[in-house]
Amino acid sequence: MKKILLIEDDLSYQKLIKSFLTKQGFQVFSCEQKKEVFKWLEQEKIDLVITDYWLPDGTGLEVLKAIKEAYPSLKVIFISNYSEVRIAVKAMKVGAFEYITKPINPDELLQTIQQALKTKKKRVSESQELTFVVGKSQSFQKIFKHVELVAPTDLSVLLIGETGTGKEYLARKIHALSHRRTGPFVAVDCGAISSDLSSSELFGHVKGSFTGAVGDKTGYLEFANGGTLFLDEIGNLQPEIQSKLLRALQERSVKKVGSNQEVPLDIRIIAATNEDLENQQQSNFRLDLYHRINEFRIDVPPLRERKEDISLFTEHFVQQSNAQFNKSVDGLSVQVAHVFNQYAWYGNLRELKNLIRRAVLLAETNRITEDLLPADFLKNPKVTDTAPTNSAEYSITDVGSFKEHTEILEEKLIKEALELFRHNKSKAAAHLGIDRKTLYLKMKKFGID
Ligand SMILES: Nc1ncnc2c1ncn2[C@@H]1O[C@H](COP(=O)(O)OP(=O)(O)OP(=O)(O)O)[C@@H](O)[C@H]1O
Repeated sequence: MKKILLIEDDLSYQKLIKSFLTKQGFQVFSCEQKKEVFKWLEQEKIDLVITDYWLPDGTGLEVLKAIKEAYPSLKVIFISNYSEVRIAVKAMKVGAFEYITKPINPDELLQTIQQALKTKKKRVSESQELTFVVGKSQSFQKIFKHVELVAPTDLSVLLIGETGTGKEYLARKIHALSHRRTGPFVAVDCGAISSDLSSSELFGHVKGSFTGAVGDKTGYLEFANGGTLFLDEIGNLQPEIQSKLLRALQERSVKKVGSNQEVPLDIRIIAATNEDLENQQQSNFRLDLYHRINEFRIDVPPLRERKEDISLFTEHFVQQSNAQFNKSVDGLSVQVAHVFNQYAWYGNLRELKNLIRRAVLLAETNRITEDLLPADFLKNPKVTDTAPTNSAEYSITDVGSFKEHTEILEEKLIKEALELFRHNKSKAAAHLGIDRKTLYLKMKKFGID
């Protein structure tokens, strides 16, 4: 029976989640405060932690950081309100497995838990097939061209972009298009490996080299031999590890902790970061290592700067969620498509994917309508622009029937015409080329006063 630790100070919420998960066959331990967490982790062999953000004596983010330091492979699911989605995004950077937003949907929670328990070592895997969507925005098209150009070479690639923009997916694509495609793709989350063990995790160790080294261990670098090593959040590497890594890359060989023997290395490095590594004052990153991994740089822009990609990725995530939940949702209502276009997407593709997954799960018809989005998302949509003032902001590629599109445009045109002619309906009707009666009927239909 899998053991879950639930950290939630709202007792009614805690009780609800606990009883639901117990019914699903989990053994659930719970606490309300940060200071109680480690007592449980030491006492029980916990398989998964679920933590709320606001706790009486601290935050879920602090809990997450402490857990990642002491138990790097323990999965943590982070709960937050939608209005705090930036915090949830930060939690992903610190190493949360996933975030879900309140109000919690039990099915979504269960799905996320099952996924977390299934993926043993989330960030380290052999190369695998993935459905890679090529965005249609100019910036993504350019990125993809660069990916195709650099993939067949052995150049080190540095991917720079906000969390959730698709850096790991791009890294996997580069690997898949390279001559190393049949070799391993090893993804290491440098933010999630503990500082004590990072040397041994990356370079391996020999038996007896330190207390606890009960056998020989192959490190990630050696594990990636013949393939690609993806170093995510590379800015988090300790200075001492940076030097060792630089040496290994220059010498093309690795020495295990406690050994003098050199193991030859044939790996390609792809690194990712969301910080400015060149700015040493800020990042504390070795410039020589920076130049070694930055043989080819790809900047991945945030989703809000390539809005043309939203509809394509939406379609993809809807299909993916349909397959996951056995649903047949075919897209967004025009209103939701419009909200999506305006939203700032600080969690980028990951946030879009999570939102869609939740909506598809809840959908009872074949459309994602506003009522399926978290209330906070609509209340505080983090609109990047003000409300649209012309039809150009609607894209014909937004999902929606012709009638829905037409109605939205009609409503906007009527409002604008009324404003233009200071609510003189005869003039507005004449301007729009319709008669007054039609204008009145349409105003009534759209609730225009
Ligand atoms: N090109 C793509 N095609 C299909 N899905 C994608 C693509 N890029 C990203 N995704 C989806 O978005 C999610 C986030 O992408 P990814 O993990 O690559 O982002 P990231 O920039 O590496 O994030 P982080 O910085 O937090 O590690 C993925 O799990 C995947 O579902």
